Amino acid sequence: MTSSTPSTKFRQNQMKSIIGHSYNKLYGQFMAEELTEVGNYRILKQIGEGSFGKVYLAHHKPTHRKVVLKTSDKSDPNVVREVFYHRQFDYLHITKLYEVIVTETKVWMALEYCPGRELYEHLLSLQRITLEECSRLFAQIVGAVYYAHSLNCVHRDLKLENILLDKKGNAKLTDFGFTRECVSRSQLDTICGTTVYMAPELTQRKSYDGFKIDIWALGVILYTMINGTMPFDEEDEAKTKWKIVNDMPDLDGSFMVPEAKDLIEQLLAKDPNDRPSIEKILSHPFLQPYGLSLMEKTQKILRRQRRGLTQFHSKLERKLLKRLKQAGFDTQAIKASVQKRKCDSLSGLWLLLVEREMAKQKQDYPKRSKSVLSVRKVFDNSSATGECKPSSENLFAQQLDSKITAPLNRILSMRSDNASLPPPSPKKTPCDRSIKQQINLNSPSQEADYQGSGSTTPKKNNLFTKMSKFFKSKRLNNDKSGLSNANRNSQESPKGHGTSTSGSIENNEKVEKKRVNRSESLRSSSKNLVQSVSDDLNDANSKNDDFYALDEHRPQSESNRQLRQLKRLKSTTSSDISGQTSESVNNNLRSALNENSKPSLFNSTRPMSGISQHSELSNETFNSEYSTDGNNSSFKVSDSVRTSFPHANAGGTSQYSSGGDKSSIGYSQKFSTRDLSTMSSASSASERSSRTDSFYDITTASSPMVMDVRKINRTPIKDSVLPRFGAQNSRLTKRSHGTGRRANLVRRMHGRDFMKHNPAQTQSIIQEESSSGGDDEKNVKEISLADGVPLASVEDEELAIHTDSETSAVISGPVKLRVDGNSETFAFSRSLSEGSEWSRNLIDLRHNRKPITEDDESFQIADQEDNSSE
Ligand SMILES: Nc1ncnc2c1ncn2[C@@H]1O[C@H](COP(=O)(O)OP(=O)(O)OP(=O)(O)O)[C@@H](O)[C@H]1O
Repeated sequence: MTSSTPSTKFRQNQMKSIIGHSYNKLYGQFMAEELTEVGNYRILKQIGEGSFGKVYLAHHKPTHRKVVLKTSDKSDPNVVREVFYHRQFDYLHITKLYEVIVTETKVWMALEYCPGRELYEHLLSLQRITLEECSRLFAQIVGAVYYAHSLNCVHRDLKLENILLDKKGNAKLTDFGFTRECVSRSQLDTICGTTVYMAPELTQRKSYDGFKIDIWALGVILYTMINGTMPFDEEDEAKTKWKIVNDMPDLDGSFMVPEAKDLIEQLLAKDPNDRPSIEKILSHPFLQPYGLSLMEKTQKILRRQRRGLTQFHSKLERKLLKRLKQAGFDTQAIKASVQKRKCDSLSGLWLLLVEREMAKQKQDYPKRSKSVLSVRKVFDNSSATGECKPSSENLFAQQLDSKITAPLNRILSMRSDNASLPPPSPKKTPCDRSIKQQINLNSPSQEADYQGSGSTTPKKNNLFTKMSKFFKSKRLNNDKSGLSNANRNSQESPKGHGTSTSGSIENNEKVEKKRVNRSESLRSSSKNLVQSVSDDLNDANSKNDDFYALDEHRPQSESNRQLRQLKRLKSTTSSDISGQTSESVNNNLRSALNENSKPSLFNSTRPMSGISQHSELSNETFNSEYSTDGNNSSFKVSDSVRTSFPHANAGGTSQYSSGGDKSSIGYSQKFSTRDLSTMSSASSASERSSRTDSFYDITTASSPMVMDVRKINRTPIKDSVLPRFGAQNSRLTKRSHGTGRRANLVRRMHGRDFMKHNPAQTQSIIQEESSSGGDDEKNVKEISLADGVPLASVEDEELAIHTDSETSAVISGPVKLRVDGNSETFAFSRSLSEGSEWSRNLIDLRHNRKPITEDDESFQIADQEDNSSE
């Protein structure tokens, strides 16, 4: 029998406390309401809120990349549509969809993180975007639309809120909740979008060409970007619609330039047939040089994607595959997953790994790719774009042309020293003059450089002189050393040929030494050369930037006016398309307009997009069917971010209502900037056609339980088997967004103090014009052609349904979901990696090692590493 000494007792107590602590921690994890991890992602914080769920910044644990996790309630019929289309898109100006995780009640989309916020917010903060930035960003947006249209998909919800900015300030199109393919039907009936962005044919509830309504929305976007106000935005929704159909916006604002005016006029043509093709838009002078180069790039991307050359072909990808294979990964499974765009954890891992490797590569070779390649590109483009248009006398043409030509002229002027190049034309264009004037303004010393474009005198700072000098001197050195070697050889060979080994060793050493010296000098000179090239380019760019900064100067009072108008834009909303005919709308509006033809400054509420079904969207329509979320959902990320909105009464401030029992002003303020989007349905006939049009049949992720939530309007009946959208009770089929867009609006308005202006105008629409009731089947077939994959197979295998990654253990009982007629078992879980901590602590204790605590440095370092994903 062993006597227990105080020290062993102490140790035993210590062990007990460690076990107790670990046990409690695990228990806490089991019971916690907030979810900290989903699949391979660790949730960092909430960054936004959509109509049907929240948006979080998260961290992909295997690759340490930051992503956005967008949650959607499964009851959102658009979530399937969104995933279905979004995963087809792989384009530089469309947010990437890496992975989709489906849990009991939610769909989690892992998306590319765009830290630069919405273009809408960007515009709001700047009041107005410079013409140069407008041209660049708008070309990128059109590029994204061009890509989607080339895949026969129309977006149908193009608006500033659905364009995000990445960390480099590039535009990324997002939110494909209303997207559909247009191969099968050239004319669509579903009325969708946000009123202020709607084309006349939509507001008039006519059948429409999906491509053409996107073009119209582009016109609205461009107008707003340039002017800081929306083209059609009246206090009264009906007035807005009337104006869309009958009026032309003011295109003679102080910020407008003829090129932009011309493009907007074309885009906002009332007759859809008069609107330009997307190629024509990209070729428009206002978008140059960005438009044409993006069109070329996009066509190249499309060609490669059609030939299946985009994945696993680059050196980097092949290397990565090899490494993964060596590490024991099933690379065939990864390939299959990526190629089929399954959006499961394997493709998520692959896409993020490739991104990480590419980022690493860029970090490793930033100079080389920047300086050498950009110089080359400038020269390549120079012949095409380098000349100023003598005829362009307007401000914008001068700005754009000079933007292109300023650095080019400078470089070309350097180039002109080379005899091999043709001398530039001595004739001075207005553009030349303007550049010179600007350069005088910025830096008097630059004048000489620009004069040099027509002169033959070599400049000191000349890039080409430097380059040619450099190569000349190298050639001379080589010649000399070659000559001396030859001489030496010729001198040495007679006497030493094959005889003096020591001499030849000596010679070899000398030659080697020389070679080393030469390569060293070569390295240092090329370093200098690259440095001077990049200095030159930076110089030219900074001068150019100064030049464009001049455009920014304008009276403060004007800026304020713009800001106020833009705020109005933010608060303006579309209301529903009621059952009125376009004729009656017009009649009513004519009189309304006569009464009050001046639009008020603070108009109404914020524009929203939506799908609505045919009949009126009454206040009732938006009673929240989803307000039960808090009760049903197994997922709550945090109490602090729990959905909570001011309850709206029927005739009161908002047509949206939430559960009503939760309210949090603090939260409202925090996320007051959330965008809005709505969807509503009413009539069963239109619902049927909408079901097909909206891909509602692809409800792989929906359980019957969810359908019932919709049917019984807040009270779920679990054993109902009524299909989604199949209910004949119009009231039941009305969709609302009490916890989503409508409530967001309330919150947003609240935060911005916009509520008082016109809080009742809050709806926006997709409204289904009921086509024939028997359309469903036909539409389903048509839809199945969307990406060349039969619908059945899409349902069977392509939607990624996985509840947890390999790295996590399952802790809850399995949940049955009905997937396309088959029952499949799923489970959701949390990572339990921390659960084994106690055993490690015990081992440490047994071996007299210091137990690791969370305060330990090692933990902190690991955490830091985890957080520095990019
Ligand atoms: N990829 C992303 N990167 C950064 N922020 C994002 C990203 N996606 C969404 N967000 C943020 O979350 C907000 C809501 O996202 P989003 O608009 O896509 O949701 P939604 O449900 O489609 O909303 P709605 O339909 O009402 O427009 C955005 O306004 C944006 O601030």
